[in-house]
Amino acid sequence: MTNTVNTITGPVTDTITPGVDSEVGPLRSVLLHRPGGELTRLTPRNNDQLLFDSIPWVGRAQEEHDAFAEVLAGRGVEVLLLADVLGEALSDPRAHAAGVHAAVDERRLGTELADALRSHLSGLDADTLRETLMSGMTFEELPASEGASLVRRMHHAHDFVVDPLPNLLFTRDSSAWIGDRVAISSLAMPARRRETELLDIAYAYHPRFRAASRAYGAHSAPVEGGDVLLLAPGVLAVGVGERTTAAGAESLARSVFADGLAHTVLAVPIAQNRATMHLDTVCTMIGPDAVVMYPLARDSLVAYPMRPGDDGTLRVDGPSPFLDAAAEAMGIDRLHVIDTGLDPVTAEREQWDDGNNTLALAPDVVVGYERNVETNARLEEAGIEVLAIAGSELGSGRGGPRCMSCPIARDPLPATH
Ligand SMILES: NC(=O)NCCC[C@H](N)C(=O)O
Repeated sequence: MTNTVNTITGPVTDTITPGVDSEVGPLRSVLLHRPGGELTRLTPRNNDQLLFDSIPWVGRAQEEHDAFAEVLAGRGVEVLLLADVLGEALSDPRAHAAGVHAAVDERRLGTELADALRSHLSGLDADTLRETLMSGMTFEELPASEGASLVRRMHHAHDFVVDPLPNLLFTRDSSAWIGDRVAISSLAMPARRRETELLDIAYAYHPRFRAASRAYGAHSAPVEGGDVLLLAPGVLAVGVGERTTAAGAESLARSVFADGLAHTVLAVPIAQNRATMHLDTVCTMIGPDAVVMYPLARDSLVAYPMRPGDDGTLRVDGPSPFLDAAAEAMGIDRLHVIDTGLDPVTAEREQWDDGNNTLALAPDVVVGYERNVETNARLEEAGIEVLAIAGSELGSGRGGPRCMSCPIARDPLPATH
Protein backbone atom coordinates (compact mmCIF):
# COMPACT_ATOMS: atom_id res chain seq x y z
CA MET A 1 0.00 0.00 0.00
CA THR A 2 1.37 3.42 -0.85
CA ASN A 3 1.62 6.00 1.86
CA THR A 4 0.18 8.90 -0.07
CA VAL A 5 0.07 11.06 2.98
CA ASN A 6 3.74 11.97 2.98
CA THR A 7 3.37 13.37 -0.49
CA ILE A 8 0.45 15.43 0.69
CA THR A 9 2.13 16.94 3.69
CA GLY A 10 5.76 17.33 2.79
CA PRO A 11 7.72 19.14 5.48
CA VAL A 12 5.69 20.96 8.07
CA THR A 13 6.09 24.57 6.98
CA ASP A 14 4.83 27.74 8.56
CA THR A 15 3.24 29.63 5.76
CA ILE A 16 -0.32 29.56 7.03
CA THR A 17 -1.19 31.54 10.15
CA PRO A 18 -3.24 29.45 12.60
CA GLY A 19 -6.69 30.72 13.46
CA VAL A 20 -10.24 29.39 13.40
CA ASP A 21 -13.32 31.44 14.16
CA SER A 22 -16.09 29.36 12.62
CA GLU A 23 -17.04 25.81 11.66
CA VAL A 24 -17.44 26.58 7.98
CA GLY A 25 -14.98 29.25 6.83
CA PRO A 26 -12.83 27.91 3.96
CA LEU A 27 -10.52 25.33 5.51
CA ARG A 28 -6.83 26.06 4.94
CA SER A 29 -4.93 23.78 7.30
CA VAL A 30 -5.91 20.73 9.31
CA LEU A 31 -4.26 18.29 11.71
CA LEU A 32 -5.00 14.59 11.06
CA HIS A 33 -3.56 11.40 12.48
CA ARG A 34 -2.94 8.55 10.04
CA PRO A 35 -3.78 5.45 12.09
CA GLY A 36 -0.85 3.12 12.61
CA GLY A 37 0.68 0.70 15.08
CA GLU A 38 -1.62 1.78 17.90
CA LEU A 39 -4.58 0.16 16.09
CA THR A 40 -2.74 -3.17 15.92
CA ARG A 41 -2.90 -3.29 19.72
CA LEU A 42 -6.68 -3.66 19.75
CA THR A 43 -8.01 -7.10 20.71
CA PRO A 44 -11.46 -8.38 21.68
CA ARG A 45 -10.26 -8.24 25.29
CA ASN A 46 -9.29 -4.59 25.33
CA ASN A 47 -11.37 -2.89 22.63
CA ASP A 48 -14.13 -1.70 24.98
CA GLN A 49 -11.69 -0.21 27.41
CA LEU A 50 -9.82 1.42 24.50
CA LEU A 51 -13.10 2.88 23.20
CA PHE A 52 -13.41 0.92 19.95
CA ASP A 53 -16.56 -1.00 19.06
CA SER A 54 -14.78 -3.65 16.99
CA ILE A 55 -11.33 -4.58 15.77
CA PRO A 56 -10.41 -2.54 12.69
CA TRP A 57 -8.62 -3.98 9.67
CA VAL A 58 -5.61 -1.71 10.00
CA GLY A 59 -4.40 -1.68 6.39
CA ARG A 60 -7.87 -0.83 5.14
CA ALA A 61 -8.29 1.85 7.81
CA GLN A 62 -5.06 3.42 6.56
CA GLU A 63 -6.30 3.33 2.98
CA GLU A 64 -9.57 4.97 4.03
CA HIS A 65 -7.64 7.59 5.95
CA ASP A 66 -5.30 8.26 3.02
CA ALA A 67 -8.35 8.76 0.82
CA PHE A 68 -9.79 11.21 3.37
CA ALA A 69 -6.50 13.14 3.39
CA GLU A 70 -6.47 13.14 -0.44
CA VAL A 71 -9.96 14.65 -0.55
CA LEU A 72 -8.83 17.46 1.72
CA ALA A 73 -5.56 18.03 -0.15
CA GLY A 74 -7.46 17.93 -3.44
CA ARG A 75 -9.49 20.89 -2.20
CA GLY A 76 -6.35 22.87 -1.40
CA VAL A 77 -6.24 22.11 2.33
CA GLU A 78 -2.82 21.72 3.94
CA VAL A 79 -2.82 18.37 5.75
CA LEU A 80 -0.52 18.10 8.75
CA LEU A 81 0.00 14.72 10.32
CA LEU A 82 0.26 14.45 14.07
CA ALA A 83 3.11 11.93 13.82
CA ASP A 84 5.20 14.46 11.86
CA VAL A 85 4.41 17.31 14.23
CA LEU A 86 5.07 15.22 17.33
CA GLY A 87 8.23 13.69 15.86
CA GLU A 88 9.68 17.10 15.04
CA ALA A 89 8.75 18.38 18.50
CA LEU A 90 10.41 15.41 20.21
CA SER A 91 13.74 16.23 18.63
CA ASP A 92 13.93 19.02 21.25
CA PRO A 93 15.53 17.40 24.33
CA ARG A 94 13.02 19.13 26.64
CA ALA A 95 10.13 17.63 24.66
CA HIS A 96 11.84 14.24 24.72
CA ALA A 97 12.12 14.41 28.52
CA ALA A 98 8.49 15.49 28.80
CA GLY A 99 7.41 12.58 26.56
CA VAL A 100 9.27 10.10 28.77
CA HIS A 101 7.76 11.64 31.87
CA ALA A 102 4.25 11.38 30.41
CA ALA A 103 4.68 7.70 29.53
CA VAL A 104 5.82 6.49 32.93
CA ASP A 105 3.00 5.86 35.36
CA GLU A 106 4.90 5.18 38.54
CA ARG A 107 1.76 4.58 40.59
CA ARG A 108 0.85 1.65 38.36
CA LEU A 109 4.33 0.33 37.61
CA GLY A 110 6.03 0.70 40.98
CA THR A 111 9.38 2.35 41.53
CA GLU A 112 11.59 -0.46 40.18
CA LEU A 113 9.84 -0.81 36.87
CA ALA A 114 9.20 2.93 36.51
CA ASP A 115 12.93 3.55 36.83
CA ALA A 116 13.68 0.80 34.31
CA LEU A 117 11.15 2.13 31.81
CA ARG A 118 12.34 5.70 32.26
CA SER A 119 15.91 4.64 31.59
CA HIS A 120 14.91 2.69 28.49
CA LEU A 121 12.73 5.44 27.00
CA SER A 122 15.33 8.12 27.71
CA GLY A 123 17.76 6.29 25.46
CA LEU A 124 15.42 6.12 22.46
CA ASP A 125 15.82 8.42 19.46
CA ALA A 126 12.98 10.86 18.78
CA ASP A 127 11.26 8.71 16.12
CA THR A 128 11.32 5.54 18.20
CA LEU A 129 10.09 7.38 21.26
CA ARG A 130 7.27 8.87 19.21
CA GLU A 131 6.19 5.42 18.01
CA THR A 132 6.29 4.08 21.57
CA LEU A 133 4.30 7.01 22.91
CA MET A 134 1.61 6.47 20.27
CA SER A 135 1.56 2.67 19.94
CA GLY A 136 2.44 1.77 23.50
CA MET A 137 4.76 -0.97 24.71
CA THR A 138 4.14 -4.42 26.16
CA PHE A 139 6.04 -5.96 29.05
CA GLU A 140 7.80 -8.31 26.67
CA GLU A 141 8.91 -5.42 24.46
CA LEU A 142 10.73 -3.76 27.33
CA PRO A 143 14.20 -5.29 27.17
CA ALA A 144 14.81 -7.73 30.03
CA SER A 145 18.13 -6.03 30.68
CA GLU A 146 16.10 -3.07 31.95
CA GLY A 147 15.75 -4.73 35.34
CA ALA A 148 13.40 -7.00 37.23
CA SER A 149 10.44 -6.07 39.38
CA LEU A 150 7.57 -7.81 41.12
CA VAL A 151 5.15 -5.90 38.87
CA ARG A 152 6.93 -7.16 35.80
CA ARG A 153 6.98 -10.77 37.04
CA MET A 154 3.29 -10.72 37.89
CA HIS A 155 2.12 -9.23 34.60
CA HIS A 156 1.39 -11.11 31.40
CA ALA A 157 3.99 -10.56 28.69
CA HIS A 158 1.36 -8.97 26.43
CA ASP A 159 0.07 -6.50 29.01
CA PHE A 160 1.00 -2.89 28.40
CA VAL A 161 3.76 -1.17 30.25
CA VAL A 162 2.86 1.92 28.19
CA ASP A 163 -0.76 1.94 27.00
CA PRO A 164 -1.42 2.42 23.27
CA LEU A 165 -3.46 5.42 22.09
CA PRO A 166 -5.76 4.17 19.28
CA ASN A 167 -8.00 7.23 19.64
CA LEU A 168 -5.26 9.58 18.44
CA LEU A 169 -7.15 9.17 15.16
CA PHE A 170 -9.76 11.56 16.52
CA THR A 171 -7.66 14.70 16.47
CA ARG A 172 -10.75 16.83 16.97
CA ASP A 173 -11.04 15.83 20.56
CA SER A 174 -7.50 16.29 21.80
CA SER A 175 -7.03 19.91 20.74
CA ALA A 176 -9.13 22.66 19.19
CA TRP A 177 -8.34 26.13 17.90
CA ILE A 178 -10.51 28.96 19.14
CA GLY A 179 -9.59 32.15 17.33
CA ASP A 180 -5.79 32.34 17.28
CA ARG A 181 -5.37 30.22 20.40
CA VAL A 182 -5.21 26.50 20.88
CA ALA A 183 -7.15 24.67 23.56
CA ILE A 184 -5.45 21.48 24.70
CA SER A 185 -8.25 19.21 25.81
CA SER A 186 -8.39 17.73 29.22
CA LEU A 187 -9.63 14.33 28.04
CA ALA A 188 -12.05 12.58 30.35
CA MET A 189 -11.62 8.86 29.66
CA PRO A 190 -8.59 7.03 31.10
CA ALA A 191 -7.90 5.49 27.66
CA ARG A 192 -7.38 8.95 26.19
CA ARG A 193 -5.78 10.95 29.01
CA ARG A 194 -2.21 10.60 27.74
CA GLU A 195 -3.28 12.16 24.42
CA THR A 196 -3.48 15.41 26.38
CA GLU A 197 0.21 15.14 27.26
CA LEU A 198 1.26 14.38 23.66
CA LEU A 199 -0.68 17.28 22.20
CA ASP A 200 0.65 19.54 24.92
CA ILE A 201 4.22 18.55 23.95
CA ALA A 202 3.55 18.81 20.19
CA TYR A 203 2.19 22.35 20.46
CA ALA A 204 4.72 23.49 23.06
CA TYR A 205 7.83 22.38 21.16
CA HIS A 206 7.06 22.30 17.44
CA PRO A 207 8.62 25.46 15.94
CA ARG A 208 5.45 26.26 14.06
CA PHE A 209 3.24 26.27 17.13
CA ARG A 210 5.35 27.12 20.11
CA ALA A 211 4.43 30.80 19.95
CA ALA A 212 0.71 29.99 20.01
CA SER A 213 -1.11 31.06 23.14
CA ARG A 214 -3.36 28.62 24.94
CA ALA A 215 -7.11 29.02 25.11
CA TYR A 216 -7.48 26.34 27.76
CA GLY A 217 -5.16 24.51 30.11
CA ALA A 218 -4.38 20.86 29.52
CA HIS A 219 -5.03 19.99 33.16
CA SER A 220 -8.23 21.93 33.72
CA ALA A 221 -11.72 20.40 34.15
CA PRO A 222 -12.65 17.96 31.33
CA VAL A 223 -13.40 19.57 27.95
CA GLU A 224 -13.10 17.63 24.66
CA GLY A 225 -12.92 19.28 21.24
CA GLY A 226 -15.78 17.15 19.88
CA ASP A 227 -18.04 19.03 22.28
CA VAL A 228 -16.95 22.48 21.11
CA LEU A 229 -18.72 24.08 18.13
CA LEU A 230 -17.70 27.54 16.93
CA LEU A 231 -21.21 28.58 15.91
CA ALA A 232 -20.06 32.03 14.80
CA PRO A 233 -17.20 34.38 15.66
CA GLY A 234 -17.59 34.98 19.40
CA VAL A 235 -20.22 32.27 19.93
CA LEU A 236 -19.40 28.77 21.16
CA ALA A 237 -21.65 25.82 21.90
CA VAL A 238 -20.21 23.29 24.35
CA GLY A 239 -21.79 19.88 24.82
CA VAL A 240 -21.98 18.68 28.41
CA GLY A 241 -22.34 14.94 28.72
CA GLU A 242 -20.21 11.82 28.89
CA ARG A 243 -16.99 13.73 28.30
CA THR A 244 -17.12 17.48 28.88
CA THR A 245 -18.39 18.28 32.36
CA ALA A 246 -20.43 21.30 33.45
CA ALA A 247 -17.34 22.44 35.36
CA GLY A 248 -15.34 22.10 32.13
CA ALA A 249 -17.85 24.16 30.13
CA GLU A 250 -17.84 26.83 32.83
CA SER A 251 -14.07 26.86 33.00
CA LEU A 252 -13.73 27.12 29.20
CA ALA A 253 -16.27 29.96 29.19
CA ARG A 254 -14.29 31.89 31.81
CA SER A 255 -11.13 31.34 29.84
CA VAL A 256 -12.48 32.47 26.45
CA PHE A 257 -14.21 35.48 28.00
CA ALA A 258 -11.00 36.50 29.76
CA ASP A 259 -9.09 36.25 26.47
CA GLY A 260 -11.75 38.12 24.50
CA LEU A 261 -12.33 35.10 22.23
CA ALA A 262 -16.09 34.89 22.77
CA HIS A 263 -19.02 36.85 24.14
CA THR A 264 -21.40 33.87 24.57
CA VAL A 265 -20.90 30.21 25.39
CA LEU A 266 -23.94 27.95 25.20
CA ALA A 267 -23.71 24.91 27.48
CA VAL A 268 -25.75 22.17 25.82
CA PRO A 269 -26.63 19.06 27.84
CA ILE A 270 -26.42 15.86 25.80
CA ALA A 271 -27.38 12.32 26.78
CA GLN A 272 -24.58 10.56 28.61
CA ASN A 273 -24.15 7.52 26.43
CA ARG A 274 -21.80 6.18 23.79
CA ALA A 275 -23.94 7.11 20.78
CA THR A 276 -23.88 10.75 21.81
CA MET A 277 -20.48 10.99 23.46
CA HIS A 278 -19.86 14.47 22.00
CA LEU A 279 -22.07 17.29 20.75
CA ASP A 280 -20.66 16.78 17.24
CA THR A 281 -22.17 13.28 17.11
CA VAL A 282 -25.64 14.87 16.93
CA CYS A 283 -25.02 18.25 15.31
CA THR A 284 -22.46 19.82 12.98
CA MET A 285 -22.56 23.02 10.94
CA ILE A 286 -22.78 22.85 7.19
CA GLY A 287 -23.21 26.57 6.50
CA PRO A 288 -22.88 29.87 8.38
CA ASP A 289 -26.49 29.63 9.56
CA ALA A 290 -27.28 25.94 9.06
CA VAL A 291 -26.67 22.64 10.81
CA VAL A 292 -27.32 19.00 10.15
CA MET A 293 -28.79 17.45 13.25
CA TYR A 294 -30.04 14.14 14.56
CA PRO A 295 -33.83 14.54 14.22
CA LEU A 296 -34.52 13.46 17.81
CA ALA A 297 -32.19 16.19 19.08
CA ARG A 298 -33.81 18.94 17.06
CA ASP A 299 -36.62 19.73 19.46
CA SER A 300 -35.10 18.37 22.63
CA LEU A 301 -31.71 20.11 22.84
CA VAL A 302 -31.58 23.04 25.21
CA ALA A 303 -28.88 25.54 26.02
CA TYR A 304 -27.71 27.47 29.06
CA PRO A 305 -26.21 30.68 27.64
CA MET A 306 -23.21 31.95 29.61
CA ARG A 307 -21.98 35.50 29.26
CA PRO A 308 -19.48 37.60 31.17
CA GLY A 309 -21.14 39.12 34.24
CA ASP A 310 -19.99 42.00 36.40
CA ASP A 311 -16.65 41.86 38.20
CA GLY A 312 -15.39 38.71 36.56
CA THR A 313 -18.51 36.67 37.35
CA LEU A 314 -20.35 34.41 34.90
CA ARG A 315 -23.95 35.11 34.02
CA VAL A 316 -25.87 31.91 33.31
CA ASP A 317 -29.32 32.04 31.67
CA GLY A 318 -31.75 29.45 30.34
CA PRO A 319 -32.38 26.72 29.78
CA SER A 320 -33.93 27.69 26.45
CA PRO A 321 -34.39 25.73 23.21
CA PHE A 322 -30.94 25.30 21.65
CA LEU A 323 -31.90 26.56 18.18
CA ASP A 324 -33.44 29.75 19.61
CA ALA A 325 -30.57 30.43 21.99
CA ALA A 326 -28.02 29.80 19.22
CA ALA A 327 -29.77 32.13 16.73
CA GLU A 328 -30.02 34.88 19.33
CA ALA A 329 -26.34 34.62 20.27
CA MET A 330 -25.32 34.49 16.60
CA GLY A 331 -27.43 37.53 15.78
CA ILE A 332 -29.43 35.76 13.06
CA ASP A 333 -33.15 35.19 12.65
CA ARG A 334 -32.93 31.43 12.56
CA LEU A 335 -30.43 28.61 12.71
CA HIS A 336 -31.62 26.37 9.89
CA VAL A 337 -31.70 22.62 10.36
CA ILE A 338 -31.28 20.56 7.23
CA ASP A 339 -34.30 18.35 7.39
CA THR A 340 -33.00 14.83 6.96
CA GLY A 341 -36.62 13.69 7.19
CA LEU A 342 -35.50 10.25 8.26
CA ASP A 343 -37.68 7.65 9.90
CA PRO A 344 -36.57 7.02 13.49
CA VAL A 345 -34.81 3.73 12.75
CA THR A 346 -32.78 5.02 9.79
CA ALA A 347 -32.02 8.19 11.73
CA GLU A 348 -30.74 6.16 14.66
CA ARG A 349 -28.63 3.90 12.42
CA GLU A 350 -27.06 6.81 10.56
CA GLN A 351 -26.47 8.83 13.73
CA TRP A 352 -24.55 5.83 15.13
CA ASP A 353 -22.49 5.77 11.92
CA ASP A 354 -21.65 9.47 12.23
CA GLY A 355 -24.08 10.75 9.61
CA ASN A 356 -24.34 14.03 11.52
CA ASN A 357 -20.58 14.27 11.99
CA THR A 358 -19.65 16.18 8.85
CA LEU A 359 -16.53 18.29 8.29
CA ALA A 360 -17.18 21.52 6.39
CA LEU A 361 -14.47 22.54 3.90
CA ALA A 362 -16.36 25.73 3.08
CA PRO A 363 -19.99 26.86 3.33
CA ASP A 364 -22.20 24.14 1.84
CA VAL A 365 -19.29 21.77 1.12
CA VAL A 366 -18.83 18.91 3.59
CA VAL A 367 -17.06 15.59 3.93
CA GLY A 368 -19.26 12.71 5.15
CA TYR A 369 -19.13 8.94 5.35
CA GLU A 370 -20.54 7.36 2.16
CA ARG A 371 -22.45 4.75 4.16
CA ASN A 372 -24.93 7.33 5.44
CA VAL A 373 -26.84 7.17 2.20
CA GLU A 374 -30.08 8.73 3.40
CA THR A 375 -28.55 11.60 5.34
CA ASN A 376 -26.21 12.43 2.45
CA ALA A 377 -29.08 12.34 -0.05
CA ARG A 378 -31.04 14.84 2.04
CA LEU A 379 -28.01 17.10 2.34
CA GLU A 380 -27.52 17.03 -1.41
CA GLU A 381 -31.22 17.78 -1.99
CA ALA A 382 -30.68 20.84 0.21
CA GLY A 383 -27.87 22.01 -2.10
CA ILE A 384 -24.96 20.81 -0.01
CA GLU A 385 -22.01 19.24 -1.81
CA VAL A 386 -21.15 16.02 0.03
CA LEU A 387 -17.66 14.64 -0.55
CA ALA A 388 -18.30 11.04 0.43
CA ILE A 389 -15.50 8.93 1.88
CA ALA A 390 -15.33 5.29 2.90
CA GLY A 391 -15.24 4.73 6.64
CA SER A 392 -16.10 1.13 7.35
CA GLU A 393 -12.88 0.60 9.29
CA LEU A 394 -12.29 4.15 10.50
CA GLY A 395 -15.78 4.20 11.96
CA SER A 396 -15.08 1.26 14.24
CA GLY A 397 -13.78 3.80 16.74
CA ARG A 398 -17.12 5.66 16.50
CA GLY A 399 -16.04 8.86 14.88
CA GLY A 400 -16.62 10.57 11.55
CA PRO A 401 -14.88 13.22 9.44
CA ARG A 402 -15.30 16.01 11.99
CA CYS A 403 -13.97 13.82 14.79
CA MET A 404 -10.94 12.89 12.67
CA SER A 405 -9.85 16.46 11.93
CA CYS A 406 -8.59 19.41 13.91
CA PRO A 407 -8.84 22.59 11.80
CA ILE A 408 -5.83 24.79 12.39
CA ALA A 409 -6.68 27.58 9.96
CA ARG A 410 -9.91 28.64 8.33
CA ASP A 411 -10.49 31.84 6.39
CA PRO A 412 -12.94 34.21 8.05
CA LEU A 413 -16.40 34.22 6.54
CA PRO A 414 -17.35 37.24 4.43
CA ALA A 415 -19.22 39.86 6.41
CA THR A 416 -22.38 39.24 4.35
CA HIS A 417 -22.81 35.87 6.08
N1 LIG B 1 -15.80 13.95 18.40
C1 LIG B 1 -16.03 12.64 18.45
O1 LIG B 1 -17.17 12.22 18.56
N2 LIG B 1 -14.98 11.82 18.46
C2 LIG B 1 -15.06 10.42 18.41
C3 LIG B 1 -14.25 9.79 19.48
C4 LIG B 1 -14.32 8.29 19.44
C5 LIG B 1 -13.42 7.62 20.43
N3 LIG B 1 -13.41 6.20 20.23
C6 LIG B 1 -13.86 7.91 21.85
O2 LIG B 1 -14.67 7.16 22.38
O3 LIG B 1 -13.40 8.89 22.42
